[in-house]
Order: sequence, then structure tokens, then C-alpha cells
Amino acid sequence: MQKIFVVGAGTMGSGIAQVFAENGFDVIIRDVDIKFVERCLGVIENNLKRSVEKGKITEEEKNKVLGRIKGTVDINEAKDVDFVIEAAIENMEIKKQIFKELDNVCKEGTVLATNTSSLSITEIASSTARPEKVIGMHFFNPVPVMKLVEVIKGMKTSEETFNTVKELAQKLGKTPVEVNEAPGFVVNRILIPMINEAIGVLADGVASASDIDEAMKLGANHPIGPLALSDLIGNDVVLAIMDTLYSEFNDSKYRPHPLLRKMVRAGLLGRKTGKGFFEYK
Ligand SMILES: CC(=O)CC(=O)SCCNC(=O)CCNC(=O)[C@H](O)C(C)(C)COP(=O)(O)OP(=O)(O)OC[C@H]1O[C@@H](n2cnc3c(N)ncnc32)[C@H](O)[C@@H]1OP(=O)(O)O
Ligand SMILES: NC(=O)C1=CN([C@@H]2O[C@H](COP(=O)(O)OP(=O)(O)OC[C@H]3O[C@@H](n4cnc5c(N)ncnc54)[C@H](O)[C@@H]3O)[C@@H](O)[C@H]2O)C=CC1
Repeated sequence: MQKIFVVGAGTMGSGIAQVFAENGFDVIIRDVDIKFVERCLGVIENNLKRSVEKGKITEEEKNKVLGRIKGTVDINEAKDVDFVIEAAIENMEIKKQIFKELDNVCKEGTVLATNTSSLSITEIASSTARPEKVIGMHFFNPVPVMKLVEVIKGMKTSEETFNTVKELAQKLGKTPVEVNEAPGFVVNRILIPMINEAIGVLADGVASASDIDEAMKLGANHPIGPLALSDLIGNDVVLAIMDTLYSEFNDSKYRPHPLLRKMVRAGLLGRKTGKGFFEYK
């Protein structure tokens, strides 16, 4: 396996493309507009520049990694790749449309993986004629730093596909865990309701945003507080995950907090828009 196609050049797609290229794979990254692709290539270049400055890689290595990544807006460029990972927005209809197109364009044997953070792999797979080759490969943000990959089996995912993706995660220096499909998988089913609760604590006026985060950093030993983490993930992504947990389980304990929805409506998405619970320059 050598040629990788990444769909979606946002927060996750850029990190995924970087990690594959750092590990010697040839990567094509696709978004709907060339300006998103260019922004993503700029983010990767800046990350690698920082690694050169820190003495972790040489200038030559940086250029080699960058040379392995190509941007496009054309999904037909997926026609001869060995593996696809989709990291477009967290929306079932959009993902199904993308998988339908990929199924038509890609070679018969190509595995189609999704980086969805909560949606049903089985439903995404149902939009293709190769459900046994569709799987969840869930990276964590920031991808170059976080070690975990959840490898999620849909109802029809084959063992062969599972083993391929597990080995692929190991080749990238990541630690895979095996997960049977369920809304939010393992990490997000636990983590995102905690973030939602922190938003409730803020809305109730129990403490300020910075004190809530300070409390969870010092009181629970979290590397960053839940509100800063929501800003890092993207408040729109956090809302999408809560909406999925709520609608799939039909259980009020997963109700997205109205303040979260209001923030998303206001475009206060976190780091990617410069403002969320905190401000970013
Ligand atoms: C929503 C989902 O579906 C699933 C998810 O992803 S949930 C989110 C999961 N992620 C987390 O929980 C992250 C929690 N936060 C952390 O672990 C840390 O805050 C952090 C690793 C992000 C940053 O660490 P920090 O100590 O606060 O900051 P900083 O010193 O700047 O960074 C530590 C290292 O990470 C690197 N780093 C930070 N952000 C990075 C990025 N976006 N890309 C590449 N490298 C990055 C830094 O370069 C630095 O590297 P060195 O140690 O080699 O110098
Ligand atoms: N943000 C996070 O911390 C994490 C997100 N995820 C998941 O990864 C996926 C991507 O999330 P982010 O990178 O945060 O989102 P993002 O909003 O940063 O980027 C999504 C990108 O997909 C593009 N896109 C939309 N439709 C497309 C299409 N048809 N073809 C190609 N590109 C398309 C958008 O233009 C945008 O650039 C989502 O499924 C999300 O749930 C998974 C792990 C962590």
C-alpha cells in the first residue's frame, strides 16, 4: 500500500495527510475548493518548519515530506489509490454522497475508511457496493501528536479490512484499539458529554470559563481544560457528536446544551474561527 487519498482538508485531513507523508506514503488531499487545499498545505508546511527549527527533522526531510503531498479538487484522482480516508464535515448525507462517488471512482480492492467521530459506519457503508471494505479509522486531534486510532467495524466490515487498517495505524506509529460500531465509539461517548457538562457549568454561572478549565487541569490532571478542548476540536464538531449521541440513543442524558448550539450559530467555533470559549490570534 503506497498511495493514499484524503478527502477533506480541514483540521483532521491536514494532520492525517501530514502523518501519512511523514511515514513515506504518497498522499493526494482533496477538498471542494482549492483555497481550502492551499490553506491545508500551508498548515502542514508550517508544522514541518517548526520541526526543523526544533531540530527534529532536517530541511531535506521536510522537503521530501512536502514533495509526497499533492492537493486537488478532483475526486477522479482517487482512481488508482490503494486506500482512502475521508475527513470531510460530520454530516451523514455528505459522507454518504462522498462514499458513493468514491465507490464509483476507486479500484475494486481499495479500502474506504472514514474518520467520522460518531456516525454509523454501517450506514456510510450502505451507500457503496463494497460494505466489507468500509471501516472507521478514527484519529485524534492534533493528529501528529495523539497516539490513538480507534479502528471501528461496521456490521459488514470484513476481518481482512480490519487487519489492514490495524496494521496501517501501526505503520504510522499509532496505537490502534478495536471498536465495534456504536454512536460516538469509545472516546467520544465519554469525552464529549463531559465537555457538554462543562458548557452547562459555564451557562449556570458556576464559574468562569478559565476557572472551569483551571479546575479540570489541576483537579483531574487533564492536559487542557474541557472548554479549551472544545475550541480545539471545533464547537461545531462537538455539537454534531452530541446531536448524534442524542438522536441515536434517544436518551436525554446526551442533550446538547443550548449554549453550545447558540455558539455554533454565532460562528464561535473555536480555534478555527479565532474565537470560541476563548480567543485565539
Ligand atoms: C473529536 C474527536 O473525534 C476526537 C478527538 O480528537 S478528541 C480530542 C483529543 N485531543 C486531546 O484530548 C488533546 C488534549 N490536549 C493535549 O494533549 C495538549 O494540550 C496538546 C498535545 C494538544 C498540546 O500540548 P501542550 O503541552 O499544551 O502545548 P505544546 O507545548 O505547544 O505542544 C506539545 C507538543 O505537541 C506539538 N503540537 C501541538 N499542537 C500540534 C499540532 N496541531 N500539530 C502538530 N504538533 C502539535 C507541539 O509542537 C509540541 O511538540 P514538542 O513537545 O515536540 O515540542
Ligand atoms: N476536529 C476534531 O477534533 C476531530 C474531528 N473528527 C472528524 O473528522 C472529520 C473532519 O473534521 P474536521 O477536520 O474537524 O472538520 P473541518 O471543518 O476542519 O474540515 C472539514 C473539511 O471538509 C471539507 N469538505 C466538505 N465537504 C467535502 C467534500 N464533499 N469533499 C471534500 N471535502 C469536503 C470542508 O470544506 C472542510 O475543509 C469529521 O467527520 C469530524 O467529526 C475526528 C476526530 C477529531
